[in-house]
Amino acid sequence: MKRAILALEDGTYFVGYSFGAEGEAEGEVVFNTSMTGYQEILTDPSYKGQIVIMTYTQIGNCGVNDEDIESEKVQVNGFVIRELSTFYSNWRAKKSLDEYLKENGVVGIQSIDTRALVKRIREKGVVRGVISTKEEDPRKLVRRARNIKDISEQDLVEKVATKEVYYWNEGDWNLYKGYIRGDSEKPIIAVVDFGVKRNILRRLVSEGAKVIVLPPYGARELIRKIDPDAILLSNGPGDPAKVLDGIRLVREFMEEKPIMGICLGHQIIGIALGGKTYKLKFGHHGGNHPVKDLRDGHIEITSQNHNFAVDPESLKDVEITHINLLDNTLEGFRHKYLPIYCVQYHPEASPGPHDAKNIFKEFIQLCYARA
Ligand SMILES: NC(=O)CC[C@H](N)C(=O)O
Repeated sequence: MKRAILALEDGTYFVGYSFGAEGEAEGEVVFNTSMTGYQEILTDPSYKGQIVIMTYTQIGNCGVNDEDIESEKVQVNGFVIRELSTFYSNWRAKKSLDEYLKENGVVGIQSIDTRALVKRIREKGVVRGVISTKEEDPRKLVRRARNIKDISEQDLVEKVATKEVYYWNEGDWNLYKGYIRGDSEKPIIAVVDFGVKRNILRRLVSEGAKVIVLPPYGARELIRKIDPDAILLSNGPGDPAKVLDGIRLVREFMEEKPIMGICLGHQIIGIALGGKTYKLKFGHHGGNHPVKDLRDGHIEITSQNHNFAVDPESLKDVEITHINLLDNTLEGFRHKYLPIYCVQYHPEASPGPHDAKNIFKEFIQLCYARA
């Protein structure tokens, strides 16, 4: 096995073994606490610009299949794990995780003390890091990590968003039939793609929407032309304050159409309404975040993946609908007078619990209520 090094900007480094592609990867290092779902995590475009550590100790045991994908390719910059399973077994598996990362040209490192690494990030906060299978001198890699462009200085949405307009008709996955097709004509939901996870599109189709996906650049003109019943702003990578097209779009349509936002979409809505975003110490990335719905007090266990958050104190004319019970951060709000509705967590799950999936139904009902 080939040696690999992960070096962090704070001077710490870990020596392990390479898996997946050989070479180098740079990025903001974040940890994900989900026990399952590595394929969905790898293909989530919101991770563009980031190296992901899995806290669960053995990864790769169910291989990689053709269905559990959230976009067309692996999106993480690099992947860090404790132990790669030596074999895989699942009725849907087509290949190993190692082969999948090699095919996608993504560098992985294994056999390092992920617990020590994660404890460090929890104490110090987000760090930049480099994985290399080429450079033997960790000090050089530490210096390189210090020079990586901050996530807030990069245009990551541009790297993952669609350039084309397309219709989407794949719905939820069924154990016996695979992905179900949708054939609804109404309501039409325009999804502005900042790096959309496919399960958001699938959930909308399964709740009976006709889904059209738009590139973020030029989406305003397209929405004028298509005249959809509602707009959904997707998740996506990087700093929401950089997504000026999205912020302008909300301001232009907020008095005209129902708008829903998920994760980056929620943050963009917050900024468009005059609010402020800030960076969390080490973010929320996992499948066990308890969120309280303040409207009726019930609690949902949610899937999450974000480093930025909206400051609730900075918002006016909104009702706070959801909060995170682990750290009291804002998880969702709706506008008091306009049909604007957004959540920071991932109601589409994938991976993670499906407790919050009915939010898509509520959104579609909102479209009909206005029709
Ligand atoms: N999943 C997302 O949409 C992430 C939003 C944003 N990039 C963040 O890190 O907070």
